[in-house]
Amino acid sequence: MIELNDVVYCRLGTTDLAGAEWYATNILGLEVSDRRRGAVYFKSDSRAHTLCYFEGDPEDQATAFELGRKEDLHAAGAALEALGHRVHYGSRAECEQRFVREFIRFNDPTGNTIEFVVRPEATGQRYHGTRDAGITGFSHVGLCTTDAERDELFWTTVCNARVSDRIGDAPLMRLGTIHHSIALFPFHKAGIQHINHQVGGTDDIQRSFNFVQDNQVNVTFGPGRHPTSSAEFLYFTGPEGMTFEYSTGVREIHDEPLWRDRQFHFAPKGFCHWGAAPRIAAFEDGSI
Ligand SMILES: CC(C)c1ccc(C(=O)O)c(O)c1O
Ligand SMILES: [Fe+2]
Repeated sequence: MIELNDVVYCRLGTTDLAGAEWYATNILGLEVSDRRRGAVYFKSDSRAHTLCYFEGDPEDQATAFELGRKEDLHAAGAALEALGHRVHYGSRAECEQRFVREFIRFNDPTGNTIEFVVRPEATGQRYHGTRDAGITGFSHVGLCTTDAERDELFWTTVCNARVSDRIGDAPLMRLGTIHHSIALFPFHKAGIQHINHQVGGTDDIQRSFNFVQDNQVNVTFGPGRHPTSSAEFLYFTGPEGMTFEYSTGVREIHDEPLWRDRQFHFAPKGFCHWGAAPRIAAFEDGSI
């Protein structure tokens, strides 16, 4: 069993690095932590970075998860290879690009690029956003899945993810006590479906709802409240069509052995307690 501690960063290719930086700082509210050849790194909490935009193909996206020790990483690589995954072992330069000691890269069963890393760099410095979005940290990622049952099996049997709830067949899976670090979202191809940052409270959600609209940013869902995690949320569109989510008040699961995953409708009422209707591509293009 591959023991994942947490989701640690996303890497997104972009054809407009300057535009992506402008958006990440002025709209999303992240802080630039570093700039290196063809890449800009962003902080959202005390970690060295939780998002990287790099010059490249917007379809080139990766999500990283932290493992405990390098021995665990090597065992994970061997286990994935034994299951037929092609595993790339990161070079020193690639590790430096990611602020990690070691990492491996492979594709999950849908084809999402996944990195398993050890010792991602932390900083002693708190996060200080360019605008006051109220961000408290990077929290979870939505990954597209072409077969939710198959991919749930991968994350819960090859890795240590546990299903907190399901919307239709799509599981919300936790790695620690936070309700979910990985949300699978049915779609016809691989990709990051959304990137979530937690914010401090309702005021931040409502303030950002007005702020993003005033700045001609497309709101795709919300404000609303997820029946699953109980979090209040707002989804909006970023560079190259990426969906970003702010949420606040996400449920924590501390009664681990007692928690039973619950089943919700794959319909607007399963996604929002308040009746907001999603305007998210995956709902609209008939792919689900
Ligand atoms: C995958 C979607 C839209 C989703 C559903 C539920 C929650 C939650 O319970 O917090 C999310 O964060 C989601 O992104
Ligand atoms: Fe989410």
